[in-house]
Amino acid sequence: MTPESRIYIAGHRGLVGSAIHRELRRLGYANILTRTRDELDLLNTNAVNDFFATERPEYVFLAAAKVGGILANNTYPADFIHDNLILQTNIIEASRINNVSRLLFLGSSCIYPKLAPQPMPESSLLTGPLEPTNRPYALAKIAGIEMCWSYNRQHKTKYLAAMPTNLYGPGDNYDLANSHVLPALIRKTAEAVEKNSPTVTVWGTGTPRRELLYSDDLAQACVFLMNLDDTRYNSLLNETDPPLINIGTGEDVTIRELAETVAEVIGFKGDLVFDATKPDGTPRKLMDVTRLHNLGWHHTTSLEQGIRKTWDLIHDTLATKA
Ligand SMILES: NC(=O)C1=CN([C@@H]2O[C@H](COP(=O)(O)OP(=O)(O)OC[C@H]3O[C@@H](n4cnc5c(N)ncnc54)[C@H](OP(=O)(O)O)[C@@H]3O)[C@@H](O)[C@H]2O)C=CC1
Ligand SMILES: C[C@H]1O[C@H](OP(=O)(O)OP(=O)(O)OC[C@H]2O[C@@H](n3cnc4c(=O)[nH]c(N)nc43)[C@H](O)[C@@H]2O)[C@@H](O)[C@@H](O)C1=O
Repeated sequence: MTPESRIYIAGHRGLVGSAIHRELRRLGYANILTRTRDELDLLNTNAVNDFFATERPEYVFLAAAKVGGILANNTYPADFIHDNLILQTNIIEASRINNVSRLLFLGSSCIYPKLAPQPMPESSLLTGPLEPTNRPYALAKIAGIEMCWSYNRQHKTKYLAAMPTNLYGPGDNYDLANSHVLPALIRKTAEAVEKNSPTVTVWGTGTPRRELLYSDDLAQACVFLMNLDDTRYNSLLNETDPPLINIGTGEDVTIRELAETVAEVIGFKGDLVFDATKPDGTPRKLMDVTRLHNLGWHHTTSLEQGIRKTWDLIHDTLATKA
């Protein structure tokens, strides 16, 4: 990308899209294209085609999606498969029609089998059954990877699929029913401190392990990938393997350890209570990040630093919601 490139961020108000937006502005890119959902509903094929034909983006970050935590995925499976299949198809096809130079499609670590070897290399794709709580979402994301790969083969496009691990940061969804674990724990713990409550309830058994990456680190990785020189970028796009790259830290913690770190950061001194009626989901999903490390990218924010940064940035807003 050059400073003048026309760069479209789909989903620029979300956790990931807003972090990519901040990173591109920090780096001085002058032609960043964004549209809110009200301005452009990505489920509307004609509207997406019109937008691409008019604005002619050269680079696309596909960070729009129907996203949610374990309960949201389990409660609204139809929305998760429907919205993701349609919006990603609309953007990928409009990118082809309008000769987008590079597109980065964001998937998720849940594309890998529930019992994949740990850490999970990119070659684990489609080697075993998926975790049932997010199978519809995962299948939509797998279809997106297959679409990037097929378009690259048939249409000679340069579409790359990045699979981030679980993410967190400012601008996350803090709704207790639909959010992911870390924003939920931050909010529950903050409310417990505020109300002087002796306990925080953590879903599931606390034994599943999760790897978490701070959203600004992810944004840096996305821009790094988009800016790879042709030789290294093309090495990720060969005909025999899906154009896939994991993004993560290569380190994970149990949900109990995560809840304890949040308690430490926020200053909660009470007890954690585990609600085993809620699903645990995948027992472990640690990314193998060898491919990314070999290209020269490493995360910089530790989990505790990231939680502290997030807490510092959001606690005032959260207090007004409590
Ligand atoms: N959060 C996480 O832990 C992880 C996320 N990812 C991936 O990263 C990407 C971004 O996720 P994240 O930022 O967390 O999600 P968010 O829910 O925070 O953001 C998604 C964005 O997509 C937009 N969007 C959704 N549907 C439409 C639509 N029909 N028309 C226009 N805009 C739409 C939303 O708009 P609006 O603001 O109006 O709702 C929002 O801005 C996704 O592909 C996800 O799979 C991968 C791994 C983990
Ligand atoms: C990013 C990823 O996110 C989802 O998969 P997930 O990792 O299972 O999601 P999660 O963050 O919601 O939960 C992680 C773990 O944490 C436990 N947990 C404890 N207490 C709370 C809690 O209060 N809220 C939530 N949500 N989880 C809690 C919870 O029971 C589980 O064991 C999918 O959308 C998937 O499709 C996807 O891509």
